[in-house]
Amino acid sequence: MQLEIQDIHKFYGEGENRIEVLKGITANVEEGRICVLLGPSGSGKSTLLNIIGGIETAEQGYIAINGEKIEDMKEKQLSLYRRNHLGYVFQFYNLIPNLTVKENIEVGAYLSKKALDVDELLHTLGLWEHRNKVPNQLSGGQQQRTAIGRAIVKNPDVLLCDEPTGALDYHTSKEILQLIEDVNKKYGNTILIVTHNDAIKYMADQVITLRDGQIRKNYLTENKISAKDLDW
Ligand SMILES: Nc1ncnc2c1ncn2[C@@H]1O[C@H](COP(=O)(O)OP(=O)(O)OP(=O)(O)O)[C@@H](O)[C@H]1O
Repeated sequence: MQLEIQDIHKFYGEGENRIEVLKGITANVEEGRICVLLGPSGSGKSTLLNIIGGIETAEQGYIAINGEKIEDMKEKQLSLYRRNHLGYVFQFYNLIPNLTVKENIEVGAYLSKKALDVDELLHTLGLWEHRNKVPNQLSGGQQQRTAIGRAIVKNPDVLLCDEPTGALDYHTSKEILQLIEDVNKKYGNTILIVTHNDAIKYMADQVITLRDGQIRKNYLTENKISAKDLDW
């Protein structure tokens, strides 16, 4: 699975207030890579992730997974594309409050043809003993583990993570990054992580830096380190 981002332009607002927030973004991410997307606030990181995720549309350019272009898709195909190819992890978890950990993860498996075994995944996530709790009985890190479980259970080709550690303390952030790394090793999903935290680039295979809606740098790392050895 290859993710192709081709000449993406995105505008917000109307008339005089119309601004171009993505000004021709082109990049490729090869299968199985961890790619970190960095850049200052307002540089367009989340917008790009949402366009890759089929949540927002671009005025120009296209996203393709294995040569299949999102811009050509009608609403029904788009929801199939999201269902078959994508998992999403957000900063604030977005779990369903009255469902247990296990049920929240099962929601992610719903309708998937290649879902992972939920019990095995609960063990991988370190959530087995918490499986019958509801989200407000969990710590932030446990809630984010659950959210990762919900995104990964359908074994998506691409896992999109928008500030996955943004609401977590240092140690919990490192645990979550290790989990993302473990998932990448175990299941081989391509992973895109949007973050403000510059240190996270050291665990990446590829780093893309945005500034003011344009790519400033796009490079493959040579000596990536394990998430457990990150420091900031
Ligand atoms: N729905 C919207 N309507 C109008 N402008 C928007 C909208 N969403 C984002 N923007 C603008 O687009 C630009 C890029 O926003 P985006 O959220 O993609 O940046 P970001 O790099 O993810 O920032 P942050 O790190 O603060 O989350 C910003 O100038 C923002 O104000």
